Amino acid sequence: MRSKKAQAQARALTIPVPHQASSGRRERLALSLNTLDALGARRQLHTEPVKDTQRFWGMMADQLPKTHNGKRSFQQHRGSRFTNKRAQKKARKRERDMKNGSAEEVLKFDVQELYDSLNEPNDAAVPNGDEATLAEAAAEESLPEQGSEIEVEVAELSSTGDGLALQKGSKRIYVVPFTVPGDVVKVKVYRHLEEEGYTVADFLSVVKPSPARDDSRIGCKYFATCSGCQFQMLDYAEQLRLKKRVVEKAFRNFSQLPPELIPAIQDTIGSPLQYNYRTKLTPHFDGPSGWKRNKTPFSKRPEIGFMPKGKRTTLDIEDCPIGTDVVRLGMKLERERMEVEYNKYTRGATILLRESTKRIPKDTPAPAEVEELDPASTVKVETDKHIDLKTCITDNKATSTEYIGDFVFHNPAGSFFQNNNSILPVFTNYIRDHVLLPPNSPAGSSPSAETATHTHTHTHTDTSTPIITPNLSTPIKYLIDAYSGSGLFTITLSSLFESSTGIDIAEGSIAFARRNATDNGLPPSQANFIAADARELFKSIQYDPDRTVVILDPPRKGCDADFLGQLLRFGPRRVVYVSCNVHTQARDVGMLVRGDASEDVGEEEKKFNGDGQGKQGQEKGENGDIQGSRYEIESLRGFDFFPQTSHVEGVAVLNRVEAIAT
Ligand SMILES: C[S@@+](CC[C@H](N)C(=O)[O-])C[C@H]1O[C@@H](n2cnc3c(N)ncnc32)[C@H](O)[C@@H]1O
Repeated sequence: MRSKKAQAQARALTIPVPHQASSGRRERLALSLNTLDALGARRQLHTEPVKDTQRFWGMMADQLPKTHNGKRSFQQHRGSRFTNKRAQKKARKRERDMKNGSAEEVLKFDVQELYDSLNEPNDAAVPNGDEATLAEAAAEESLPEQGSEIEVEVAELSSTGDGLALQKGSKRIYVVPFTVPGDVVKVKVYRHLEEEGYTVADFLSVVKPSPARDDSRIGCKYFATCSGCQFQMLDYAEQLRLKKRVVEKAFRNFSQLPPELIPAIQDTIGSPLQYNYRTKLTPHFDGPSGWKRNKTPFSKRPEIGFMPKGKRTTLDIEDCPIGTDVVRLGMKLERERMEVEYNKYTRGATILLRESTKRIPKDTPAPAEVEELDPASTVKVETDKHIDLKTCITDNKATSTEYIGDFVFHNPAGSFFQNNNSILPVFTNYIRDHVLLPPNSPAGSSPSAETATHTHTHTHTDTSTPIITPNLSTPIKYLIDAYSGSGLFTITLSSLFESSTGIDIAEGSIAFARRNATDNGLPPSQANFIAADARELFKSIQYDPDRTVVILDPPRKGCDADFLGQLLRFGPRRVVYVSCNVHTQARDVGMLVRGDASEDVGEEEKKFNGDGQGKQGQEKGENGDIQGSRYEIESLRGFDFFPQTSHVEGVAVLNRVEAIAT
């Protein structure tokens, strides 16, 4: 009989009971880096993108099994990844669970995946298809007391940057920060999470380092206490490799696409600066104890810094080496100010530290401020062409200025702007190189080389065989910059387009986008900005979709399904999706590739017929022609905007599937 607790746990997670580990599996528990690489390799996606979409969809249609009603089912095809219905159901449940791509969701998924890989599907070992849970399986063994110190070996790295470790002879997974695969470490058991089925532990010390670890690389004395960085002990090339794997896993696990539709992930592009790169930091301090009741001010300077890992307190930090020189200087000055002004505060606050640059060309006479600059608050950076005077802004409402190559961007200091200036020229050049169709595609020439007349049609031949026939020789000449902020993409790319439109919900950012367009010499006819929710975009857009590329750069939670549905109906020729959360990006890209923005991922069968007929229930026009598009992925890769941390910025380039013929 299962206990009530075990039954509740069984309901919480559905994972086959691991039963007897084979000797092979036991070997895997003795984890070496080689073994881990092999595990990674086994899971990696090694498929080349299919260039000829017509051929691809035809091929898919041939390969897909037919359902009872004679239609070919995407889900059934997808099922070939899984050994049986139970595994399929389990995977579907996981995907459904991914809502906002939070660290908790990703960690939960990674724990389950490691658990599965250590207990390979062995149907014979699960009698009568009975299912039990990770929590239940772990409940069968006695777990160490909370607070006790144990030794564990790190088997895997979660995409959250946490090590996933095992104690010898146990199947329980311990989540241990600041560790890498192959490390044997001493940890303090913090909490057994019953429902999630894993244990959170505090890192104490390294017993035997992984070959990948070299602690002499650590550049901050607060590393392994502060929650900000995870990878300082790793070689930078290894950090980039790990981030590539994060992108791979995100698309494998959260896009709901079969491997054939996911191209091999390209290498992560590194940051020119690996320390001293953050142009914005936001240390904070908590209120005096009992501040809500007493409203009495501090009696001494509070601790100012960042959250320690796993605790809701503040770690007093006097310096953060990933900040730029002037941001670090700003941190020092703010702490000095607080030494004097602490008694003005009765509650906690976040301090803004934002770099701002005043650029002075060398071919003009140097203004007095260059001569008179105060080195106590200004950092001077000299290049061949100009002198940059850098200061640190602490007022959210002040204006910060930043240069990317020769482009200048002003921004409300407290609003969003990318935080690593050193990678921005590399990044914006990459987007510039990929925003238009590739040169070898029928329309991959520059807009000025255009000769073809636009003949975008959604032609219908018969009700069962819709054919979308765009004018393939039409070059792209319009840009939509959705979630534009203060105009980063519109402005750096505008010379490629006849007209660009940016949209952002933040009115302040749009006001600055307009100013930035003017300051960079763009007339309003070339760069237009709308302050509105992205869902309003397609109400006013007049661009021809065959000639339009859409850049998406939403916040971490990704795009909403309504907006994606509108995007599919508009059907731009190309989409470049930039994201600071590759998990929600994978979810959204999956929707674009399936041509379905409905959120109910438990109903995949209803959404897609792999026979090239479009999804069931897809909107049709008066003549029965399909009103929505779907996309194929041209390329996927990460950019390392945040070295030493586990974050990765994803860039996905997609093309509309041009013609579907059977
Ligand atoms: C990751 S930032 C990208 C900004 C810009 N592309 C850049 O790189 O500077 C996301 C932007 O989305 C905007 N945003 C958030 N929700 C939005 C919505 N529903 N509609 C339009 N914009 C939104 C935010 O104001 C923010 O500027």
